[in-house]
Amino acid sequence: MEDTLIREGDNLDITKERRNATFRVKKLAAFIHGGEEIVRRRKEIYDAVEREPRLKNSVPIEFLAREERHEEQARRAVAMTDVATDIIDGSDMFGEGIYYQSLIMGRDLHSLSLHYSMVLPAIQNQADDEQLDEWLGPIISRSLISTYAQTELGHGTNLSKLETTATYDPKTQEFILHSPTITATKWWPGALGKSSNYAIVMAQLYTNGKWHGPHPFFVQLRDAETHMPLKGVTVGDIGPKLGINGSDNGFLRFNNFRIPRKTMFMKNAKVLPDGTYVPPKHAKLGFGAMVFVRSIMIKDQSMQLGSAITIAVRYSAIRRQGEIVPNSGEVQILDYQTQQLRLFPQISRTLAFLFAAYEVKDLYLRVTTQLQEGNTELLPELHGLSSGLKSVVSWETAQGIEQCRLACGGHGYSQASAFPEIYSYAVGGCTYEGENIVMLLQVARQAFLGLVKIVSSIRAGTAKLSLLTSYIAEKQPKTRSKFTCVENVSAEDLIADFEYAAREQIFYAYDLLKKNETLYSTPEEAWNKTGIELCKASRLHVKAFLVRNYFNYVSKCNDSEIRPILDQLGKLYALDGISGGGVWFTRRGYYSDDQMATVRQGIYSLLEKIRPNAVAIVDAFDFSDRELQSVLGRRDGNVYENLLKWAQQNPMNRSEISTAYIKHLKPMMTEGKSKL
Ligand SMILES: CCCCCCCC/C=C\CCCCCCCCC/C=C/C(=O)SCCNC(=O)CCNC(=O)[C@H](O)C(C)(C)COP(=O)(O)OP(=O)(O)OC[C@H]1O[C@@H](n2cnc3c(N)ncnc32)[C@H](O)[C@@H]1OP(=O)(O)O
Ligand SMILES: Cc1cc2nc3c(=O)[nH]c(=O)nc-3n(C[C@H](O)[C@H](O)[C@H](O)COP(=O)(O)OP(=O)(O)OC[C@H]3O[C@@H](n4cnc5c(N)ncnc54)[C@H](O)[C@@H]3O)c2cc1C
Repeated sequence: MEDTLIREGDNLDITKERRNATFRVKKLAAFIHGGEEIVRRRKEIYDAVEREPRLKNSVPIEFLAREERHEEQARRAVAMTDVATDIIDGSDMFGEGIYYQSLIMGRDLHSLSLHYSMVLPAIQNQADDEQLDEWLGPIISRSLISTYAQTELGHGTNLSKLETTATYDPKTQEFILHSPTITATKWWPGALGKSSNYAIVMAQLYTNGKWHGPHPFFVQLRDAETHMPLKGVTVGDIGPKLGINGSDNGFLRFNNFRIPRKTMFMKNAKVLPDGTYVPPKHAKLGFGAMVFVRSIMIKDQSMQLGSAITIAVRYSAIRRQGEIVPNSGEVQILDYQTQQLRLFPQISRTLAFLFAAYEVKDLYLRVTTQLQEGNTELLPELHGLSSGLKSVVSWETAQGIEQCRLACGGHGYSQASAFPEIYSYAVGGCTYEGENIVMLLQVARQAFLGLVKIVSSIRAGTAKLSLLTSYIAEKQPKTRSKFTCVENVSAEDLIADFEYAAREQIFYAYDLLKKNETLYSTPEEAWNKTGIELCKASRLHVKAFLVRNYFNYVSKCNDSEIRPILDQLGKLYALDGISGGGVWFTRRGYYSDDQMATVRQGIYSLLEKIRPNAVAIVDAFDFSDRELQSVLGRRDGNVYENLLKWAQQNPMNRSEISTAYIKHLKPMMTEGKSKL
């Protein structure tokens, strides 16, 4: 990161903001990103990317048509991976990998997205030694391109009902892959349409006449030389989408397509040559690639929200509109209290999500090490944490980005702001890797939180709780929340408030479920009738985790220059949650009306405190103009002249007269004239 972000020629308002900040941006950046060394490495990576001619992003992606965009993203992906090992530590996907990719690929996926984010981790963790020897080399050298083909036209969520079959034929020691219906067509896999010649295919395994559920297979789809689909394979692109249009998400069908026995991933489950099935140690080990993406996407989502809030805060500092005191000049829109309430909680959220991403990364790495030793103990915990965070973080990120866009008025609606790209990319995260509601229900029903199981075991006095769930067993305090005012409230008190709300809802949902079990004829029906309350319980549980984790993380900071900023943002995160959380905090009079009014006063006072540092805080997220790709969010704040330039470089302005005018409008006008 540079010594100072102030330069000659910058917008005067943004320069004043930076001069008036009460702390040094470098210090906060180091804390946020995990240390000075990491910030230094980010700068080193950034400089190396800037120096590399092949990584120059000369084409403004927003002006490209779909096929041009796909081609440009493929060019960038190849260049990015050609030089990757000279620039980054490729084994650090959560840190250097994700940053490096964002510098080059922007908010889009590409021909190699799934190859790196799902296939590589699946092969590393689910292939046996022989398969690893055969597959890892070509994956790393990129002599093949691969994707992850699981979802079908008819089923995405409910994996047990996938229709693609893999039937073992012991005579030839092959599996026969088949798509028996239209709805069995694989649909959505990234880079499947035109780029990939291999895919991990999830198919229902049948051997010796028995069904064993969905299993992964590594399948060649296209000829290595001609890239034509192999006989028995039908494949193509599914068409334009809300976002990620650089990626050729595809469809795929098999017609009795034969593949060798050793294409089934064999580290966990196995099919022996005679067709004997050997089950895995844990039934869900084959779902590991999804767990990896759910884990890594928490950081990705927080960075999307971080870039949106950087743009909105910088723009709000240079935009002057309206007066607060009549005749005293137009103010920066950042001075409006309403603008601050829209924006500053997004800063807090970005940090809360990022600190949670660090936690889930640590857990992922611990689980991977355990699994190498054949130990699956922590897998359910990772499934729960990653599923819950994935749902809450991607939802709040999408809402936060939209608030940032709205806060930028008309210019926020233009592609020049970058909000359409950021939103359409990030919001995909609410759906992929498990639809958010379904993942919340997982948290409630099956995951490590096992909320429902936990409640019954707590009441039976047999609970064995993890660090993250132990608060559920604590007795609800009979007294009120300890909150008196924002100045005096401690992190512990705020955490206790969220735990109160979560506990309250968890027990409420549990009791409702039990009641519904007496009213409906099956447990599944009762579950369905309790779904809304269960999702609320999971959401509050995850929010309690986010608040606790934020303050735990920040407690490591002893620097008197930046600690107050982190405390203000933490309090804002918590109080905004309490004020918006309403009923869960006021149940049984835990928060009184007066306390709630004081919470709101506390928020207003925090907004005032954060205001003078807002630009410097978002500067500390350390986004370069290269990453932001936003005229509104430029570091130098010179927005207006660059908006004009941006519009003028728009291909529609290449000629003064458009073909639309020549072909349609002119004849109409000419005809109109003839009727006068
Ligand atoms: C050099 C270059 C550098 C490049 C670097 C790149 C680095 C990366 C950069 C950026 C990354 C940013 C990220 C962006 C990438 C985006 C790519 C997006 C691609 C999208 C892909 C996809 O969407 S793939 C398809 C995903 N599909 C799903 O997620 C389906 C959702 N459904 C399910 O997961 C399951 O069906 C469901 C969990 C809902 C239910 O499963 P089911 O089999 O029915 O099981 P059930 O009976 O309900 O439960 C039984 C039992 O099992 C437990 N369980 C379930 N799943 C798991 C699991 N995964 N792990 C562990 N345990 C699990 C469950 O809790 C139950 O437990 P018990 O209650 O019995 O104890
Ligand atoms: C951008 C993007 C990229 C993708 N990339 C890939 C990829 O690379 N590979 C791949 O295989 N797939 C991919 N997918 C597919 C994705 O994983 C699925 O779309 C996702 O898992 C949701 O499944 P679905 O589409 O079947 O939704 P559905 O399950 O049909 O969901 C529709 C609605 O039904 C509700 N619902 C469903 N089941 C339940 C339930 N049990 N209880 C309560 N409500 C329920 C959901 O909450 C939702 O509101 C991608 C999708 C997107 C959008």
